[in-house]
Amino acid sequence: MRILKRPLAAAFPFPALSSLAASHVSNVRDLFCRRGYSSPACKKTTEEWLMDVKKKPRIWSSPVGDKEIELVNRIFCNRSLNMKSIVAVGFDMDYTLAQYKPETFEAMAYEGTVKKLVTKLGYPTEMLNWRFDWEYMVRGLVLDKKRGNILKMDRHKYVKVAYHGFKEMPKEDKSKTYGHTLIRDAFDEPEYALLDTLFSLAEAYLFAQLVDMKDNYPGKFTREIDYVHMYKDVRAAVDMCHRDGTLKKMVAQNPGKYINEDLSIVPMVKMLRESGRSVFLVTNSLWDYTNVVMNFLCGDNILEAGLPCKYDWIENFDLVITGSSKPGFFLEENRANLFQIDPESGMLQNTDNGLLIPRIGVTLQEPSSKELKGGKVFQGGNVAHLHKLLGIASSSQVLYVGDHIYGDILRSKKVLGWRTMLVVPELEKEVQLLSETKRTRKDLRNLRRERDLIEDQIHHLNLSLKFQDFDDRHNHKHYFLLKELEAKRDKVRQSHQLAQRGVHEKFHKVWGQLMKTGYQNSRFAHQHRIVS
Ligand SMILES: Nc1nc2c(ncn2[C@@H]2O[C@H](COP(=O)(O)O)[C@@H](O)[C@H]2O)c(=O)[nH]1
Ligand SMILES: [Mg+2]
Repeated sequence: MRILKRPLAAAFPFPALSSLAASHVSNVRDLFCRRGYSSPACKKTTEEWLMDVKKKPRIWSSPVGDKEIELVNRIFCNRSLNMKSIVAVGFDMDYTLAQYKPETFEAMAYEGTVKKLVTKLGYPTEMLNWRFDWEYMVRGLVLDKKRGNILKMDRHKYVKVAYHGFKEMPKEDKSKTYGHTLIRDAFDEPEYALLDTLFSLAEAYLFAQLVDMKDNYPGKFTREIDYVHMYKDVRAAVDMCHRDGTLKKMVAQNPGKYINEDLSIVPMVKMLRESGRSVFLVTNSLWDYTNVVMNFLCGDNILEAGLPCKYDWIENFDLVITGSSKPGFFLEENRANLFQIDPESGMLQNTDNGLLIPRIGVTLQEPSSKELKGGKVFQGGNVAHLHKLLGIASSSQVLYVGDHIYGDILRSKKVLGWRTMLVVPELEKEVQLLSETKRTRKDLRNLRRERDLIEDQIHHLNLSLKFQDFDDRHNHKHYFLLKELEAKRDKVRQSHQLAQRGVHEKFHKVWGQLMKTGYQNSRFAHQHRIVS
């Protein structure tokens, strides 16, 4: 499934209101209680909510009139999900709610990484003049750290496209290196690195540039260094850019330069809450940065130096967990402490399962509305804390939307049983091109069928020649026919290959269609199919 940078809310399906389940209404009542309403107020507010919900037209839940939802705005499902059973909807932040602009954000990560490699790790200074092509690398590729290769494989892990640095590997080299292993290589860490997040596109590009430099100008390096160490250095430098504020400071100064504005987030979150569901945020980003990004996306408050910070955006959420350390967060046995954050000072306070532990000598007052607001923002903890704070009885009542197949989806779904939704912004272009190339792809299928048919005929003819006792005249005729068919097959095969390459190049000049490798589903598509 995927969500676009703009109409995130476009196709959230809601149950028909006439069929609002009693359990759903009771969940809503519980939610109002947790929001601090007294018992009679809870009952009254729930009744009002029910009346209101019945009156309101449901925006986004279905197309207006007979107008279809545009192809690029649709949500795709690998399995069905009955929204009636969902009581809480959670969001990851980075590359989920916040769609970064790779041309500025990833370019900044690239430049920061190069600077660190040159100034801290002694890499050649001329790297400072290198340029980053943010469209070159795509998710789903695999880096072979030892050999300096970048691979695209199909769902069976057959390597179909292979580059050494930026040089396409000749077919023979590719098959010699990856083609003949009986027990298929796992192509996993630590020998390989998977480009499974948009954050890793810059480092992959830099790795390819370094491979090229090492091959062509080995003398440029002041020390003997292999591809594995190059990758390690690049990874460490990228990591440092994320940790030391290189990137976050710049985003905080001008979020609009690095993040796509998305005016549909607030209405979507409001709609979800009005439908009685809790809405939460679980992000690996820490509080200060989360506040910058969420203010940009959900408030009209860009945090300018010297101006007081605003925290209105928090009111759109029932719970905010920052610094969550996903995927570890999803393990119930994870014993990470849950700290409450004071939004204004950013100070962490100890909690006992989310309930503030007063410091010695401090008596806790009845929470004021301000404190209630503050009491929704936490750091760390684990999924059990989240379930408790939101009153979730069963994991299957949670829908979580994220962008990272391993960080956000795999454990939350497989181990925990949350329902999951994966944001794949690349699909916007992919489905558009699929629709534009419909005819060519049909021609391609016909060519493939024609090729298969000829191959069948060749096969039968070969069998006849081998096992049937023909006279010389017949043998000669069959032999002649065989040669004719083989020539025809080669021609069709070549046309098919050319046409297939042509279609793939429309998607991406080097790596082709994201969800396919040749005729098969790509490994990326396959992973999505299994887990999202
Ligand atoms: N230390 C590192 N942090 C990284 C790296 N790549 C991304 N990130 C940071 O992770 C969070 C993602 O947050 P989420 O909302 O998607 O959970 C964000 O703060 C990134 O800056 C890395 O290589 N090293
Ligand atoms: Mg993310």
